[in-house]
Amino acid sequence: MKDFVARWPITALQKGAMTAVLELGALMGALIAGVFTDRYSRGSSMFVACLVFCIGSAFQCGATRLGHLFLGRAIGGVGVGALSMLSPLYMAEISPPEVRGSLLALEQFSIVLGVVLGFWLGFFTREFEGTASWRIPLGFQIIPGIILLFGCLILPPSPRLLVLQGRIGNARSVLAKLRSRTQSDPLIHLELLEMRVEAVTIQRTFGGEMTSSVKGSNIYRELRTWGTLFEDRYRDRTWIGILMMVFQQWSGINALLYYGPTLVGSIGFTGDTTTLLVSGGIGIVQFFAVFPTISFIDQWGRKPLLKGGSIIMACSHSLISALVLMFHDSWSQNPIPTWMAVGCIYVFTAAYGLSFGPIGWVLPSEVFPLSMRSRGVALSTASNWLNNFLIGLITPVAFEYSPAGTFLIFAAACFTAYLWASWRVPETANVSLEEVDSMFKSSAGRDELALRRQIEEDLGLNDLVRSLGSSTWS
Ligand SMILES: O[C@H]1[C@H](O)[C@@H](O)[C@H](O)[C@@H](O)[C@H]1O
Repeated sequence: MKDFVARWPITALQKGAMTAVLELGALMGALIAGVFTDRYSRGSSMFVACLVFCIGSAFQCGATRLGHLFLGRAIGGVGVGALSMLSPLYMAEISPPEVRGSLLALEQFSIVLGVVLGFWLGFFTREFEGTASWRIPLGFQIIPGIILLFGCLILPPSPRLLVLQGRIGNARSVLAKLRSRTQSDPLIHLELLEMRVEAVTIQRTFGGEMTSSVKGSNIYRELRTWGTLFEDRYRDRTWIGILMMVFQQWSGINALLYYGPTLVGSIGFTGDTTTLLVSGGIGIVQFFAVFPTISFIDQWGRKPLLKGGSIIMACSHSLISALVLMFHDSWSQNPIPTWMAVGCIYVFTAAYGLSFGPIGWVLPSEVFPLSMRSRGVALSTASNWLNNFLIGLITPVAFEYSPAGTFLIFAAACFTAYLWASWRVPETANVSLEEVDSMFKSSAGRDELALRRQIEEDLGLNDLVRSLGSSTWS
């Protein structure tokens, strides 16, 4: 990328700002999508987000001034942020409970595939002559953007959103298609009734206030809706969404991805190619680690993965920190500790890639009830981007001050994540989104629970469950 450096000799501050505009744009994108997606469909929201992303990418690829790059990254960031909130939300709403974890973990698969492709494309084009060395990697991102743009046109709508909008007939036919069953199938009837119970509970509890966002609302009502996330009945889940992403980011994964070359440089590796290869390996390890999670998350459950992952991550960081303390000025004479440190980085990455990486995208989409799901997921995604931004800002400074201390901070964060996963996270594997809702019933929600039971009775859910039960046994 000699051309890039010669054309735009940017300062460290400008470099930081270039990273930050994307993350802050993404933060905005996630929150904006949280407001609009209930009002329109999930598919059209994704279509618009994709369009914004493609415009941003075109600005970056065709940049003739530094300003174009900044603008392109800010616009592209808004699209990325919106998509990173809309995709897991949509997938959670269309998936059957038995495979929901696997389907949601595909989000992580796509992210790390992008990380790996982006890294290696940049690596191989970096010696190209002229602007091709940076225009090719920047332009390449438009390809998946365009594929998704057209894909959005054929996405089936979310049956849960249709129910919330009162379009029961449409919801039934979409659900039947998604499950490859007929509309008269009793299982379709059952799933649809559960969704209707949820929607009617929302309407009776909030008197149309919540669902008004579907039809149009003013700023005051919008703010009240966001505020509801912090009321007694939803506070626990809101914190799960926010903290899930706090811990994902403070595990230190992006410190390794962004500053990998500096980090491995500090443990004795020299030469551009070596440091780049080691840090490129981090993406590859993350990529392969997601496969076991995709295959087994619904069998193993979310909690054991989070607990096991966080303990391994905490141990790896602690060991690196100790090695850095002991050998920081004698790496070259001590090849074994040097390789141990590299091994720890990879062990950390594998543990992260099995646990907090994918589950960060799974859990927040599962814990919120229909009325709060879009705002809840938006808030958790915004927490991801905000903490991502903070890590980018703090790591180089902390690292310059004390490399061992930096790893110790990440170790402490991972250990706290272990305690959190053990005591505060519910197991959501293999239960329907509506059942997850009832796991969170606090004393404040007791009246709501009674109301829900009444609605289940009124809509005939209990009769249907009884008749399905007796036909199974007879
Ligand atoms: O789950 C993803 C993934 O692990 C990425 O590699 C990381 O850059 C993101 O910040 C994170 O949210």
